[in-house]
Amino acid sequence: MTLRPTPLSDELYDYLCAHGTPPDAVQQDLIAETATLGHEARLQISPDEGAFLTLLTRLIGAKTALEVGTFTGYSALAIVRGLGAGGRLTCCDISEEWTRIARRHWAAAGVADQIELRLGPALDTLRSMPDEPAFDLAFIDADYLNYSAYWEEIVPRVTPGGAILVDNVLYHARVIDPADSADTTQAVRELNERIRRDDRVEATMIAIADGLTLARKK
Ligand SMILES: C[S@@+](CC[C@H](N)C(=O)[O-])C[C@H]1O[C@@H](n2cnc3c(N)ncnc32)[C@H](O)[C@@H]1O
Repeated sequence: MTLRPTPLSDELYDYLCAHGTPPDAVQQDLIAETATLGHEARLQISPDEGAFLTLLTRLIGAKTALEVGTFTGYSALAIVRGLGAGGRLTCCDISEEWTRIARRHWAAAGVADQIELRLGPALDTLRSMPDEPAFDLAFIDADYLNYSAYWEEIVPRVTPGGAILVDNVLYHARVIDPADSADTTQAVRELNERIRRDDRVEATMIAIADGLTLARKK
């Protein structure tokens, strides 16, 4: 039988987190402030996923990146750290309130001048950008109903050899529940199928957090 991922108990997950690079002081402050938002705090990516984003960004030598879905700025901070000095990150979000928190923490981390925040519906922002490869890495983590539309706008804007990451592709296992016909579930399924058939990329789904697709543009 094919080897299955090792199931993660709470203890094993804590062990996993304890054996990677931990969040630094600014990231810890950001996690703490985001936690005060209550239920909404669950929107933030996990520290292990953040560390993965930083490492991947650095490993592929990305200098320019794009994020759709910024919230309070944790994933953006992870990506910009991987870009290093001189790297540029464009962030798309619709919420002035949540991104105000992001801006403060980016300033504390000394990376505010590397990040351009574009407020407004991300689809409009993406469509306003030149239709040419400008980003070495893109991360999609926003409203599910637009996932496929984001994908189609982003693929042409990523450089050959660049990476496209999509968060929550397992959607808390709802993607395999035949009784689940919610719009959002169907939207995630539709993007997963689209990526599977898309010969502009090679891709794999990684069992991190709620599932992360990693695609490399050919
Ligand atoms: C899951 S959160 C992103 C979490 C973030 N990546 C992090 O690590 O903290 C999703 C974000 O998408 C934003 N969003 C939702 N619909 C949007 C839209 N149509 N255009 C732009 N942003 C949108 C929300 O405001 C929210 O901040």
